[in-house]
Amino acid sequence: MEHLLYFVKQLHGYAGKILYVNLLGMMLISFLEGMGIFLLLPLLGISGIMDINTGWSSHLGIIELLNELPKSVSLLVIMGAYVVLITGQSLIQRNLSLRDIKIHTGFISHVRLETYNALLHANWGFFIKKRKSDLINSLTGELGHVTTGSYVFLQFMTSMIFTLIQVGIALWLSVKLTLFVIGCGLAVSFFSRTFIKRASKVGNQSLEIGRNYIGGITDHFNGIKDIKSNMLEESRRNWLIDWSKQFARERFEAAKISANSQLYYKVSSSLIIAVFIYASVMLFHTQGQQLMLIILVFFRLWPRFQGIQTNLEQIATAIPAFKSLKELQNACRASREVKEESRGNNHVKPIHIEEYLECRDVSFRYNRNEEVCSLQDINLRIRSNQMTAVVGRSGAGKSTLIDILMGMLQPEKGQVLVDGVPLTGTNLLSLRKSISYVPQDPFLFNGSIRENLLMIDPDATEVQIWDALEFAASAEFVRKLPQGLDTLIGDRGIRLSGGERQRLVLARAILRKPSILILDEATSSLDTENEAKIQEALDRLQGKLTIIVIAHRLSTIRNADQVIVMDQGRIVQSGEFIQLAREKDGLFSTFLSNQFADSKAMAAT
Ligand SMILES: Nc1ncnc2c1ncn2[C@@H]1O[C@H](COP(=O)(O)OP(=O)(O)OP(=O)(O)O)[C@@H](O)[C@H]1O
Repeated sequence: MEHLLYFVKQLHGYAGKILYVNLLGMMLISFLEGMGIFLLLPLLGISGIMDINTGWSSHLGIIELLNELPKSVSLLVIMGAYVVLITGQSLIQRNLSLRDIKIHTGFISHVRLETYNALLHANWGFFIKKRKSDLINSLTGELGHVTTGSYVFLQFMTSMIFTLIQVGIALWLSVKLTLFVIGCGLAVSFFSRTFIKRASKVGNQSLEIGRNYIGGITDHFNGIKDIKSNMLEESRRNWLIDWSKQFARERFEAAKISANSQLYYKVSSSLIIAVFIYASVMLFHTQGQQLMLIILVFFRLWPRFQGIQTNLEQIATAIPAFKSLKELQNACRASREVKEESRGNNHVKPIHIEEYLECRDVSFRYNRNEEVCSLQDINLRIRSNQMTAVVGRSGAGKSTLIDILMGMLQPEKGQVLVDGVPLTGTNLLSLRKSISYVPQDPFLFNGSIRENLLMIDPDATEVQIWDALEFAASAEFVRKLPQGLDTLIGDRGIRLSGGERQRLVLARAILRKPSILILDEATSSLDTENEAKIQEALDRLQGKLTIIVIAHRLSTIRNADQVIVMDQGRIVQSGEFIQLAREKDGLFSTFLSNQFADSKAMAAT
């Protein structure tokens, strides 16, 4: 309930006064509906179905007034009033429905944007702990349930208001009978609590099943090449068959709860109505027309009671989604990269490192329950406008070190400092703004080459774009493409080769005019010719910007000012290339001899 109230509060905060206007409108509709019922009273009298000139109804002013008019005129008055009432009610209803839709869609956009915003500002540590497909599911399926849930809540409020007004009218007609029916209604609701509990349980299952589906389908498309090449189609098909069975069971369970609840409600309603009419006639000796009116009122009221019950079940089904979305928002806020409210990234100015970027006694673990650290007691200085290379075996901690240096991950112990100032809040974003990072597995958006490049700098000129492409040894292949810069490169750039993708991402990184360029195995997919071109370009940049390179091929870091050798999360050697090459007992020397042996073997074949 607490989670529902959270979103209802948000709905209130979002819609403000409009929500009250809508609630007032709903009351007006209920009131007009009640008035419509009253019109039946004189109609029944005029048509001769019952005598309205005796008993309590004769004291109603409107009846007295109508009695004084000729029958044809009073009939016209009643029918005219009826048409006016229904027209007025329908106009208000139409207006309210449109307003409802506006509130509803606006509110959902608001929740979607808020969740997305929270996700955008969450730190990298948050994302590496989460399953990507769960996040996708939150922004699609769960958000859909929250949408329906909040809409149903609006309907629930309408039903409650309508019911209260109708109960008020019924109380005016007969206190005893109305209290009797309300008592019965409460008893029915009390015994139907079990349906709400079961609906909530099904809601949890449905959430889990939805997550599993998105998770499985995302895995499928991420790994489609492996699935096809390893002929895993059958196992994936079996996965979907199992999932479909689970889904069918869950849907059936949900439908069963709803059908059982309706059955229970209808049977108990008929019982109550039977007992009620019997009691009215035999025990309370209610007058004919009053009884007729009460019956009319309650025939309109009971479906509302049932509607309320259905609404409560639907809300209970949606509550796990409310809870999950709220927890996601809270988790994002707790992992917010910069604690203070950011006005967006555009106002952040890039930092200029005067002397060095430093790691002081840094240790880091991905999982605090594990004993082994991915980084252990790292002390390191990266000098401004110099080239630093990081080498080490796979799993040594090179990428983790880069993530720490970029402020993507926060050290568990120790500090990262920029010119002696600890990396926190605002200077973190400034540092990030001055970095261009080319990862191992470069990412391109589904769009044209031009769109992918302009994403980083929308104001870049044609000349700047081609300069960046030249730098990254990609101008030639882009020129050869039929549509040149406007060539569509497909999902994640699938229509390009691995090497072409790497070069484009490098061009994009350069277009940003960074003061720090970080390359994480950024030339690993390149042939020797293109790698040599990029090497030359990097050599030309040396001394003009700070370059950090993770490299397996040691030939590419010959000109580095400093080489850091990592092993099992620690820095085991550091110094100039030549100096390290001379330390015969060092790990770097082993790497060099291994690579030398490899290249000799290659040359021999
Ligand atoms: N997201 C993660 N969750 C848990 N452990 C991780 C995660 N990423 C890396 N690790 C662990 O941290 C250690 C260092 O990994 P890292 O990716 O930094 O190594 P690396 O030197 O960059 O390796 P490679 O050259 O293969 O990319 C490894 O033991 C790895 O298993």
